[in-house]
Amino acid sequence: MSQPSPSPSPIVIAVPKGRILAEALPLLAAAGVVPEPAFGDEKSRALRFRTQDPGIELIRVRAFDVATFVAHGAAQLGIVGSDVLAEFDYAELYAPVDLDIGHCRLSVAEPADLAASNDPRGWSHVRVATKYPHVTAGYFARRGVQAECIKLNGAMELAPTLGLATRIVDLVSSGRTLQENGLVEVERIMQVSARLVVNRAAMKTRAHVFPLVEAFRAAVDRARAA
Ligand SMILES: Nc1ncnc2c1ncn2[C@@H]1O[C@H](COP(=O)(O)OP(=O)(O)OP(=O)(O)O)[C@@H](O)[C@H]1O
Ligand SMILES: O=P(O)(O)OC[C@H]1O[C@H](OP(=O)(O)OP(=O)(O)O)[C@H](O)[C@@H]1O
Repeated sequence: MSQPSPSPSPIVIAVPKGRILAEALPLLAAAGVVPEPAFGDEKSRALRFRTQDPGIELIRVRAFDVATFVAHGAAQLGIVGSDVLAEFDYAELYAPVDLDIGHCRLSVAEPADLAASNDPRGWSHVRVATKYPHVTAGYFARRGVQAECIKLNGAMELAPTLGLATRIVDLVSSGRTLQENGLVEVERIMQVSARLVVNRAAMKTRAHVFPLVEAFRAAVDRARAA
């Protein structure tokens, strides 16, 4: 007698904790992915969550790690900022949908007094504190400027006043963080928004991945039209 075939392992969607999570929750719901309540509770220490669909699970990871989980196939889909995609440039990731959330920009900033007396066109070498050394080095190299990058994981704004670096490359949204730390934005490197990312192999081999991508695409279109 033949055994019933085992049910396939659930599709795993990686979602960043932190500021994108709040904007991602309504989008997930609109795409038909309704997580158990603990998922939206930042105080919960759980990392893996069920949804109303036994075939879909969510994991909550650091923003930079979303790309790593999906690129290695540990998660099949993920939500991640285009800043992170630009920094890692994983060939295994396909980013089919701009989710129109997590809008900000990646910019070069420096102390206000330096900006008043210094012209960026005269730069030949810069020392920059950033969480994005790859994007930063590439941006400056394209205009013939050598960038010495000091990798930090947060609080970049402290670097110029403490002499760690002359400038920073960081995300800017309202500009409040720069302003409160005596810095001004001098150049914009890229506009950023969150993207749906998919593991390329999973897109071909897992039947439920494509319908999920289409559900997210439709949810974004409805949100834009509203
Ligand atoms: N000020 C902002 N406005 C809008 N989106 C932002 C802003 N800052 C960051 N983001 C987006 O949210 C993502 C996560 O940023 P966030 O600052 O929450 O990460 P983090 O807290 O530094 O991450 P980690 O979990 O590694 O500490 C970024 O990759 C970017 O795409
Ligand atoms: O222009 P603003 O609206 O002030 O936003 C910019 C800030 O937002 C991000 O940090 P976040 O607050 O996410 O925390 P982090 O410092 O832990 O990365 C970024 O790194 C800036 O510090």
